[in-house]
Amino acid sequence: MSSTIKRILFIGAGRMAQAIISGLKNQSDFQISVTNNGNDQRLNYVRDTFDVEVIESWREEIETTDVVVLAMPPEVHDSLLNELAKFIDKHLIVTVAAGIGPTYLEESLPDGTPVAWMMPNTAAQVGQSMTLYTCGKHTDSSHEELLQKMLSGIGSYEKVTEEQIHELTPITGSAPAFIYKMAEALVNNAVDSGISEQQARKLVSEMIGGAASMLKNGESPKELAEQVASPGGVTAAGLKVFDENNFESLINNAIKACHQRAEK
Ligand SMILES: NC(=O)C1=CN([C@@H]2O[C@H](COP(=O)(O)OP(=O)(O)OC[C@H]3O[C@@H](n4cnc5c(N)ncnc54)[C@H](OP(=O)(O)O)[C@@H]3O)[C@@H](O)[C@H]2O)C=CC1
Ligand SMILES: O=C(O)[C@@H]1CCC=N1
Repeated sequence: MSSTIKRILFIGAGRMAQAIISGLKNQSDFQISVTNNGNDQRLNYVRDTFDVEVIESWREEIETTDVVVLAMPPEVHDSLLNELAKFIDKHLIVTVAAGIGPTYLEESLPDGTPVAWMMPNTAAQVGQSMTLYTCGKHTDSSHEELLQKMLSGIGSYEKVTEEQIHELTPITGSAPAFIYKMAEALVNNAVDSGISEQQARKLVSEMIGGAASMLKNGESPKELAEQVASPGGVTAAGLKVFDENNFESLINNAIKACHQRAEK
């Protein structure tokens, strides 16, 4: 991979594509084009919001593209890859889809095609995705550097194995939704106390941000929870309800359900 400005073609223009494009759009290293499955309204929204080029079909730009990012549902990869395979010539093919690792991509694309799998989350939109990635058999250091440059534009990243991305997709990809569910319940409770929705969201988001900073500081979640729960105090009473209702097994079951869905 030689020239400095790389052309990235997104196939898929939905929530994840938009979150990534939003994180990348200020980077002058990339020229972004986007296509989708025919939803013109969505494509126009993407063009107007992110100031990127949109095209009706990926075929229009495949020859001049360096990187193809597949940001579409796992189920449609098979047919798209079959079609894409006919046009592949040194492109780096990256998918963000749950359950679609390099092994799957390599089986569907011409031998020697460089492929990678990234598992971001929607915080890419604000440059704070925790993204996992792994590379296929035919990537070299220039592919990986390019991938890392993209990933640093949307937050932090960690290289793990293909098997680990399968295992960890619920933790970094899906669990933001678990946190938002908890936030929703806390906001609703806060509003019930008479403050405005806006105040409630500020309280909850600052509280979650503070808790995240404490976690980043190095102490374990267990230690941090113990610091909050004064002996015999109000938090301990709340945590007892968590224990009585098997909070940890609820989370384990949710993660298991994510895995079962990804395997389908
Ligand atoms: N949402 C998230 O938090 C995360 C999602 N992912 C992965 O990202 C991928 C997309 O998810 P998400 O953005 O949430 O989904 P969305 O439903 O928001 O977007 C899906 C996009 O894929 C397009 N699409 C569907 N079929 C085709 C096709 N045959 N050819 C071209 N484009 C197609 C749709 O086109 P159209 O606009 O025309 O409808 C749409 O733009 C999934 O594989 C998911 O596993 C990974 C990590 C996190
Ligand atoms: O819900 C999904 O399928 C995607 C994958 C991880 C997060 N969102």
